[in-house]
Amino acid sequence: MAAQQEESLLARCAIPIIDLAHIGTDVCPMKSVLRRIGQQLFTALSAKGLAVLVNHGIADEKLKAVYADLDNFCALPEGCQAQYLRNPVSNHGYVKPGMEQFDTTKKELRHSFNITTLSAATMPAQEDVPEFTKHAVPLAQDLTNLSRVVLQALAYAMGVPPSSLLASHSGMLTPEGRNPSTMRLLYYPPVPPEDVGPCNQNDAVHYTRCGAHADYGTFTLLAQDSEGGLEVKLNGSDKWEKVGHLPGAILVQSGEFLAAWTANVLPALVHRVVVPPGEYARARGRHCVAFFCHPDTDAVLPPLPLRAVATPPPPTFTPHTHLTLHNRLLNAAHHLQKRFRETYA
Ligand SMILES: O=C(O)CCC(=O)C(=O)O
Ligand SMILES: [Fe+2]
Repeated sequence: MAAQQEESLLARCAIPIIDLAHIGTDVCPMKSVLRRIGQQLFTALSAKGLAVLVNHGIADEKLKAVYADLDNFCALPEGCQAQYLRNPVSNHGYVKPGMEQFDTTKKELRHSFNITTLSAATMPAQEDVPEFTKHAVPLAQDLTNLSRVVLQALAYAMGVPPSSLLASHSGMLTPEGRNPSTMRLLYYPPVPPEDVGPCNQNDAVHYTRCGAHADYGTFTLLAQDSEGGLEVKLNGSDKWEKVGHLPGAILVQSGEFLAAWTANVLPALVHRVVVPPGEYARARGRHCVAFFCHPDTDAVLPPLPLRAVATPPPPTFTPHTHLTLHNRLLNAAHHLQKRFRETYA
C-alpha cells in the first residue's frame, strides 16, 4: 500500500518554489536570473512570508555532516559542553534546553549551537567533536553566499541597487563582530512518551520544541530533515499550518527587520516547531540548520522606494514595535538586543 502523504503546505503546493539553477555565483550572478528570482521571492514573501529554494547548490551531505556533529556535541558530558556555552555579547555558542524560551508555558526541548564567527578557537575542539569546524565553516560560507544571492534578488524587486543591500549586510560572519548574522545548528531530542506528571494533570510537564515567534533579522534560510513539526501562520491567517518537507529544499522566511523596513509589505513569518503526534514521531529527534541573515550593526537603511503594492493584507503579527527609527532611518541593533533579553534566561 502506498504511504499516505501528510497534509501540509508543501504537499498542497501552497508555497512558491523558486529555482536557482543557472544563477552563476554570488559574486557574479546572472542578472536576468536574479531579476526573475527577485520577482518570485518578492511575490512569495509578500503573500505568504515564505518561499522554497531549490537547486541552490548546497549538498545534502553537508547538512547531514553537521547534524551528526551536533549529535556528537550533545552527547558530550555537561561539564565539557559548559565551556562552549553561548556568549551573551557575541551570541556565539551552545544554547542548552531551557536557556532560550519563546513559550513560557511549556518546556522547550531544543539544543542549539549558534555560530556568529568562523574562528576555529570558538568552535568545539577537535578532541571533543573531531570534525565540527571542518564541516560547519564551509556550510556557513555557503549559506552566507546564498544569503548574498537572496539579498541581491530582493534588491532588484525592491527597486534599490543590489550593491546597497550587499553593503548593508557586508559583515555577515566576519570576525569583527559588526554583524549579528548567525548560523544555528538545531537538535530537538525525542520527547518523553506522555505529557503526564508524577501525580496529576496539574503537575504535567508540557513539552514543545520551539514556541511561536518571528525571526528578528532580514530573512532566515532554513534547511530541515524529514521529521516534520514546523508550522507557520501565513500572512492574514490565524491558523497554524504544517510546512511539510521537500527533500533538498531550503526555506526562506521573512524576518522582523525586513517587515519593518518594508512597512509590512513583506511581513515577518510567525512560526513554531511542535512535537508531531504519535509515539513513533515523539521518539525521534529532529535536526535543522537556520541561517539568520541580519544587517550590519551600524547599517542604517533608508525608507524604501517601494512601488505601491496592492494594499497588503493586515499583518498577522506586528513585530516591529521595538525597531527604532532614527531620523526616519531604520536601525536594527537595539531591536535585536531587546529580543535576546526577552528570550534568553
Ligand atoms: O527548527 C526549526 O525548523 C525552526 C527553528 C527556529 O525557528 C529558530 O531557531 O528560530
Ligand atoms: Fe525561528
